[in-house]
Amino acid sequence: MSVPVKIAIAGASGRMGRMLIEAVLRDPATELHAAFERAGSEFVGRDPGEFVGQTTSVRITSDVAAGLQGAHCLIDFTRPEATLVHLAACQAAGVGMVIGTTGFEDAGKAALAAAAKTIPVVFAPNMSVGVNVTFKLLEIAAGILNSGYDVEIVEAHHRHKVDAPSGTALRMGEVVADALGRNLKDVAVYGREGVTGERDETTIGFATVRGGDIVGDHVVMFCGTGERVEIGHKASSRMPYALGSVRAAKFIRERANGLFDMQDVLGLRG
Ligand SMILES: NC(=O)C1=CN([C@@H]2O[C@H](COP(=O)(O)OP(=O)(O)OC[C@H]3O[C@@H](n4cnc5c(N)ncnc54)[C@H](O)[C@@H]3O)[C@@H](O)[C@H]2O)C=CC1
Ligand SMILES: O=C(O)C1=N[C@H](C(=O)O)C[C@H](O)C1
Repeated sequence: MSVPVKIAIAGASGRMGRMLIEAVLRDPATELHAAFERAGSEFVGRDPGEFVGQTTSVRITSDVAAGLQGAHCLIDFTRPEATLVHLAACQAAGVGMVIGTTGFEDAGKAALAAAAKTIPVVFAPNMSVGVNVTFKLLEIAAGILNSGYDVEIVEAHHRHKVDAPSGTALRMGEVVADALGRNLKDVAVYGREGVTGERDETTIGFATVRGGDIVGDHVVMFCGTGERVEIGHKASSRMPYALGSVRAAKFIRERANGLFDMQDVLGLRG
């Protein structure tokens, strides 16, 4: 039997961190190698298995450099500023990264690309198979509905989400804009208020809903005259994000370096 993929998890007590701990512990091909939380967190020193009713020999730590020793991969769902600190530690330790954190500025994304020259990195705003298939459906739809259809993207998430629009909605915008030969940075409209004037047909609009415990809903509308096509995805659990991340961790174990996303992991590229 081959050696299990040794996975470290950053943001271990977060909504995604707990889900990842469950996914890693229940997969016989993976091993929970380390679990990280920020210094001062009430969870430092505790067994991450507690989140899923299990006992493990791992203890949550804020010492990322020490915890990465011997790991194959760090899965990070935290905040951009934390991910970039973890990225530097992974580079120093020669450990690959699976990054699900959203809300990066361009400079942060450039730092990820630079690090991927020396370590393998999977960076994707959504790790679920369903959302990644939805990206492909959007590419096909936009290529066909390329004239006479206004594109609007609506996303809804829980009350705790800190970035908007979601990383997934932005990627959906990029996929559609690319298929239409437009640059999202030039055509995106983020919310509307007051006397906005009539809609410019080249724009791609975004609307954001935040409330309760909504896990993640996305819909892209292609609004024509007398008809509307809607392509979307609704998550009712975070487990698909965790399972996709574990799949990505197995994928990067086979690679020395490079920047990948879930389209690469799932073989959907091209
Ligand atoms: N790519 C994907 O498939 C998905 C991405 N996400 C993204 O993952 C990120 C986390 O989401 P949630 O788990 O819901 O958030 P959360 O708030 O529940 O968890 C964040 C975790 O990061 C830790 N953290 C925050 N700042 C830190 C710092 N400076 N140093 C060390 N640790 C720090 C927190 O202590 C916490 O454990 C968000 O950016 C979200 O958009 C969420 C779900 C799916
Ligand atoms: O914060 C979340 O919860 C989610 N974030 C990701 C995003 O910003 O797209 C993915 C998913 O929608 C859940």
